[in-house]
Amino acid sequence: MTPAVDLRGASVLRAGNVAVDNVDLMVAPGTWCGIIGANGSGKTSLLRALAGRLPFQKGSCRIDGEERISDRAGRARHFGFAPPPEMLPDALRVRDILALVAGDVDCALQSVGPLCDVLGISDLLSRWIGDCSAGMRQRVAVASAFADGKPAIILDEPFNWLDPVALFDLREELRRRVTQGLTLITALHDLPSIATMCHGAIMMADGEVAMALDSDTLRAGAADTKRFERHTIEALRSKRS
Ligand SMILES: Nc1ncnc2c1ncn2[C@@H]1O[C@H](COP(=O)(O)OP(=O)(O)OP(=O)(O)O)[C@@H](O)[C@H]1O
Repeated sequence: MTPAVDLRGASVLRAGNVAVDNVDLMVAPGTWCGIIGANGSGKTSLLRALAGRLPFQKGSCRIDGEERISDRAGRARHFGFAPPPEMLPDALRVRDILALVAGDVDCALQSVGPLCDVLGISDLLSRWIGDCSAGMRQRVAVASAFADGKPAIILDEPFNWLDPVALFDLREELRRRVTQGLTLITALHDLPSIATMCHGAIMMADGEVAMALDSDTLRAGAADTKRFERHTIEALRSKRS
């Protein structure tokens, strides 16, 4: 089957410095891929480049079989992408953000579907972004990634700032969408989440892939998350020393 994403030797520069170095990443369609790693290890830079928000400096980036390494606009069109919640403009209302993405707020709400309830979007529609809490901004950012019905979505730490109920419901709804064919790529911060939610993952360190975790490893990890966490952390520490 043609991979949804096939990244080879991909590098990204930030302010002239290498932030992502020679990364390989393969994502099968209809699966959830996790990116985890140390602070500053390049997760956000990688996701932003994949979503066309940054250029790749080199490498190959095949999306559904088509080479898109030099086609930022094509990558941006292909993926639904949540903007950093703190970057949402204060002077717009939630409905304006969704309408900007989808062209029309009703179309946006239709595409966001059951996530509207999960994220409490209906109650927020008339609220100014400037009046939203951090968790509300996160809800709007996640909803906006789904607003134009893309079959592949990139989310950078989507569970940050969410209350426990929203976090639980969002996780379950994302899982459900993946079983229905959504391709999902997310940066996540904890290993048990990666083990229990993802079908494949990479761990990044200093801009490089320190470890790739395949579906068998993650399935075993989900069966015993404490052991998985301990072993993975030990393996990462030994790579550093
Ligand atoms: N806007 C920017 N301008 C210049 N350098 C940047 C910028 N954003 C990130 N960097 C640098 O790029 C490297 C990778 O940062 P990035 O934000 O991709 O890491 P991350 O893994 O997402 O980190 P975190 O877990 O802390 O969010 C770091 O060295 C960082 O200092």
